[in-house]
Amino acid sequence: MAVVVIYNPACGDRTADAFFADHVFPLLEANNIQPALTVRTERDGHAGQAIVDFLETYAGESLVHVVLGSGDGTLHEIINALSFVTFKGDRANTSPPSIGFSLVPCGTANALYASLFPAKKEDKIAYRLQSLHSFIARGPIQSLTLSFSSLSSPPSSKQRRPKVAVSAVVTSTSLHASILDDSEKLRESIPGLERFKVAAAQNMSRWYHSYAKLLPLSKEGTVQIYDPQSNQFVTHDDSDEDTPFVDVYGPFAYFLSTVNVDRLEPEFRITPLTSQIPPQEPSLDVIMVRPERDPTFTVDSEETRVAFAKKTMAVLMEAYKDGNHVNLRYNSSGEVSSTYDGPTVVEYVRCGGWEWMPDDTDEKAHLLCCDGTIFNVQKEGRVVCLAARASANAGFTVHV
Ligand SMILES: Nc1ncnc2c1ncn2[C@@H]1O[C@H](COP(=O)(O)OP(=O)(O)OP(=O)(O)O)[C@@H](O)[C@H]1O
Repeated sequence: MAVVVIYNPACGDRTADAFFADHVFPLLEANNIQPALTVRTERDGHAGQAIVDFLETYAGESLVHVVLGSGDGTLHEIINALSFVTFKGDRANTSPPSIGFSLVPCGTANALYASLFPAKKEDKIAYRLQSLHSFIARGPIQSLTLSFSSLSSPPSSKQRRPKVAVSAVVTSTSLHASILDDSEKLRESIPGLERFKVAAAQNMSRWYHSYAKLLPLSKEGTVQIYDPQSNQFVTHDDSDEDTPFVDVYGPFAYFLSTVNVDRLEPEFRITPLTSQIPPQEPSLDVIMVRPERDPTFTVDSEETRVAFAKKTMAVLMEAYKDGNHVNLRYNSSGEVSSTYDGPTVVEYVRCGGWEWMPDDTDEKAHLLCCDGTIFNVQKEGRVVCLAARASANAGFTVHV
């Protein structure tokens, strides 16, 4: 097996250089692990290109392990580069080999790492070396489920093939996509997690006009929805074996799906059921907030949106309390609390995929976020997002 070390000196608080010099390289050396390649990334896209070039050069390698010092974005780049690569040379016409990762969290949010290693450790260095220690000790691995988003152009356009983006963490529209879009512009001035809060405040009272369709789980055959009363997933009222698809009409305040993670930051457990009720097949955990579910909703106006922003904010704040937002419900006055028994504020769905068809006139509803990378859905276009996991001996695994 070839070991490749890739680290991004610009991610997070820019400590990857020091952490690799002080801890990662000495640990590899102490265990006689000699990397076949070491890459200190220099720009966007470098990590993905470096691993593709490596695989083309060493065509015989059928098993490659990457020690990756970064956040979720660099992992996303590698996965996307390998998902669509057309190899040249001796590897031409072959698929990428199975790639294993030891993750060394150096990014801002490190959602995947924080989800795989949720337990806090007093020793911050030891906390960051757990995946690498698991690799050294030939510990357990976890296969990554991927979420494939196809962005289709309108039927009238002559463009033939949809653009496809792969996520290993999050695929979102609405508030989360707007936050990520704005927070990237704040990266220089606010390097830490604080920039997500600033961007959230800028977008909290916006609603997004779109129509969504939820696609069934392939084994289960239906769309599942979380029922806080019984604390389990149940078949969605609008889904059965004959008509499993669920139509969902906006406006939306929030629409996000995750794979592999129950949190997007160490404390922000937006899809907590991923770990509490682990999925039995490749699937997406979807969180939706639709203001019209509020029993006091009457009309969409600027005033209503500003008032509803407090409820969206309550959802996000409860997500920081160990994912308690999934239990929030309305009372007849439209107040929200986990002690009320009205409609749930959040719709928490487990499904095989979803489609998103934004309203032409709503520009912000056309934003799509795949692991932090922002895309614009074309006018009259749509997104289809599907969960999939590679079969054995292919795809991506992480040491846990
Ligand atoms: N030398 C470099 N200079 C500037 N940007 C770089 C460099 N090397 C890589 N990048 C880019 O840095 C971006 C951010 O990396 P990454 O997403 O891993 O960290 P992060 O955003 O801080 O963490 P997270 O995604 O966990 O919030 C990536 O898009 C990557 O392409």
